[in-house]
Amino acid sequence: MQVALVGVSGYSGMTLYALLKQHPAVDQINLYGHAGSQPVALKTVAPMYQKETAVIRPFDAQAVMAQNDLIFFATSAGVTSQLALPLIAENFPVIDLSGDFRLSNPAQYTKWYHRAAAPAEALAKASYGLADFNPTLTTYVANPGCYATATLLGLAPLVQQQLINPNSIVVDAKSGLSGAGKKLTPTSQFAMVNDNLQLYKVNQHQHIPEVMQQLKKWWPAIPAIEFTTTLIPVTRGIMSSIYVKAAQATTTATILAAFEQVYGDQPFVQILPAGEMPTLKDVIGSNNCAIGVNVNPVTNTIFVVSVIDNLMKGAAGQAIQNFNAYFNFAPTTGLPTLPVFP
Ligand SMILES: NC(=O)C1=CN([C@@H]2O[C@H](COP(=O)(O)OP(=O)(O)OC[C@H]3O[C@@H](n4cnc5c(N)ncnc54)[C@H](OP(=O)(O)O)[C@@H]3O)[C@@H](O)[C@H]2O)C=CC1
Ligand SMILES: CC(=O)N[C@@H](CCC(=O)OP(=O)(O)O)C(=O)O
Repeated sequence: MQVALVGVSGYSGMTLYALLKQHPAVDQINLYGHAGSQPVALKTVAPMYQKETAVIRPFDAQAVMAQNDLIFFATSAGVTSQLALPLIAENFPVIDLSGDFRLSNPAQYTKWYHRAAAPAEALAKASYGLADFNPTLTTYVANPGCYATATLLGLAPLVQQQLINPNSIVVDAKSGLSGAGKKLTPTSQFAMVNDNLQLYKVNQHQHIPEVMQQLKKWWPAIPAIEFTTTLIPVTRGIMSSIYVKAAQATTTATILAAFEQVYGDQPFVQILPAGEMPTLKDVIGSNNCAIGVNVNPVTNTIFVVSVIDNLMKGAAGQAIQNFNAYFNFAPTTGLPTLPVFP
């Protein structure tokens, strides 16, 4: 099988390239860059790939469709809403790591991403690929966002089984710097990131509507969530700390049983035993999500901690999971289920 990849010079594109290289069903990876650009050797934009002979060619929708079975876009927001339209028109298979096709309502995209949305008829063809819930995939798969993935996996059993007060969800999520991509900004300079914590996009994060869209599908009674994001001084990793009020008095054992019921058969979701809480290093380098649960009977609060590697489960790893599901390969094909530890 031949697959196309746009955005190999970015952080999630590089991660995806490495995963595709060792995927047993992938015979060739064809790389594409900016439309109208000159072909360039991969090793010149990514010096760690000196032994790779691949060349990044200018994006051309017709060439992509002629040469490949599927295309991955690991491109910045606003790119696929432009570049993918000819592929969508031909129902050519796409897995899009960006947020451009995750929100089904174009007005919501414009509001939260501060740019024009893809045309409504193109958006209508996309499916939201929250891979651990085995969604029905269309030819256009919108790969979920990193914070949204960690948060939704941490909330799903509580929401699906209506174990909580729907008006009480508070999420305190933290991310390593690679979540922001390779571009340098004033807040991503070493002196700002090192020895520091930075809250950002308070009540304005683009993953708020993405999480809400899915939560409402599971339980329409969820009115809103409190959701904050903090940049922490690590390279990879997301920790989503979730606080919710229990619908009725409960125990850690009862809530853990609900999580086991949902995730027991899922190869990538690890529910830790009572008394254990996950660390980022439990998942870094793997496609796993690790979840810890604790119930405080004094405050009637259920506390859930969900951790992922933002470039794996939060981006490239989940994209491969969706690729496997789309072509009916075994779920773990080409994906690491053990972290790089320590
Ligand atoms: N980093 C993460 O943890 C996660 C990222 N995502 C999403 O995945 C996407 C990629 O993120 P990330 O890897 O961090 O971003 P980077 O900024 O690191 O990389 C962006 C890539 O997109 C390419 N690109 C930008 N514009 C175009 C264009 N018009 N045509 C072709 N290629 C283009 C860039 O190429 P060039 O350098 O040549 O411009 C670069 O290769 C984003 O939409 C992001 O929101 C989703 C989940 C997690
Ligand atoms: C640390 C950091 O800056 N992380 C990014 C996550 C990027 C992402 O996943 O955004 P999309 O929805 O565009 O895919 C952020 O918070 O915006």
